[in-house]
Amino acid sequence: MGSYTNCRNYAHDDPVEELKEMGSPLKLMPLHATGWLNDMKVSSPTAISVNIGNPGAFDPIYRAWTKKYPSALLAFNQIVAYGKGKKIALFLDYDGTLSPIVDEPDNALMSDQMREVVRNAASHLPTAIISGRSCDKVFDFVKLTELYYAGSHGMDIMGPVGKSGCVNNHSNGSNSSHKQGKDLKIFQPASEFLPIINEVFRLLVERTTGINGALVENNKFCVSVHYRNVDEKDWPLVAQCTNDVLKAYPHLHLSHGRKVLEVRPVIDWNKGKAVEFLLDSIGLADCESVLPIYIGDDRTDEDAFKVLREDKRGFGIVVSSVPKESYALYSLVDPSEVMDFLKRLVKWKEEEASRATIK
Ligand SMILES: O=P(O)(O)OC[C@H]1O[C@H](O[C@H]2O[C@H](CO)[C@@H](O)[C@H](O)[C@H]2O)[C@H](O)[C@@H](O)[C@@H]1O
Repeated sequence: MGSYTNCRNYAHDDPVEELKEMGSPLKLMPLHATGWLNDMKVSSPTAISVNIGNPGAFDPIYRAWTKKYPSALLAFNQIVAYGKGKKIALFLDYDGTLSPIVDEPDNALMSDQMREVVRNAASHLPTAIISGRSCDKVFDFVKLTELYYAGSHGMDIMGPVGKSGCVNNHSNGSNSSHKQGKDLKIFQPASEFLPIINEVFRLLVERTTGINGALVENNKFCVSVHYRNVDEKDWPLVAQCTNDVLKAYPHLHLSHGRKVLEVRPVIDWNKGKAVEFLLDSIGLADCESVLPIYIGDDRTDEDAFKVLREDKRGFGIVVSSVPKESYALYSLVDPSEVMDFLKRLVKWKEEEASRATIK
């Protein structure tokens, strides 16, 4: 790796400093922080329309942004050059990456076409889904048994049995029988928080009942308080109710997602740690021979982008139709571009394999 980090044009030598200035997307909000509302607005920008077929019609601000975060499709040859002779490990966020953002979380279905593309990718490259949703929920959407899954922002990890290195080599690991219909190895570093999370979920449901459009989702080791369908004038009510409930729970913190407040245990664990854990557990921790690529759209994905970037072992691709600061190196506009990128990756992998056979 190494050389690609130089292709970014940061105003600061240290991108971390730049992010701090912009309002780091990685920081968990302290419970009594002022500015929750501001953060709710910042994390919910209005999408601009991007005309891919006609670069001249690009919004100039977006165009400038892609100079800093080049399109992973346009920079495809550069990306595969980094992967030449290496094993690529794929990490995919779910909402906003594999499925488009929709008003109702339960309706965030993945298309059959996307499922086939992910299945195909997983047959060539070790592939994991890393989501804020609970493992069960995200598996219900993805329905592919051959993948690794890390739900609850990486706090609920499970993977297929029988691959080299098992995900339960660590504490808190155990065997579990899951609806995938076979034994799975699981790792749940926040298992002791389960009763608190359930309690807080019930309280948040109770407290937000009167707020039109508010929705509280139980994601096993986290709770999501959605305000996408809440009138903006009532957003302060959502922030207030959440704050009131969390006051009594100093071991829970809050982070921001796309029109959602994410309530999480304060443990030092996130999507970045989950990526490191999975790489380690499945025998892919060697930076020289493995290139991890993480594709995601959310603030919580930044933890994973950051880990890959700082370790110089791989990189992130941020999915966004609006300019935003990120630890990712490349960008894609939306899930349909993610699908195109995965297809190209598979094609490249197949060609690489056939070239190796001919030699
Ligand atoms: O890590 P992810 O897989 O991206 O999950 C993050 C949250 O995604 C879901 O919420 C988001 O998508 C919904 C469906 O498109 C949308 O309605 C909502 O406004 C978004 O925030 C999911 O419902 C949450 O539980 C996840 O934490």
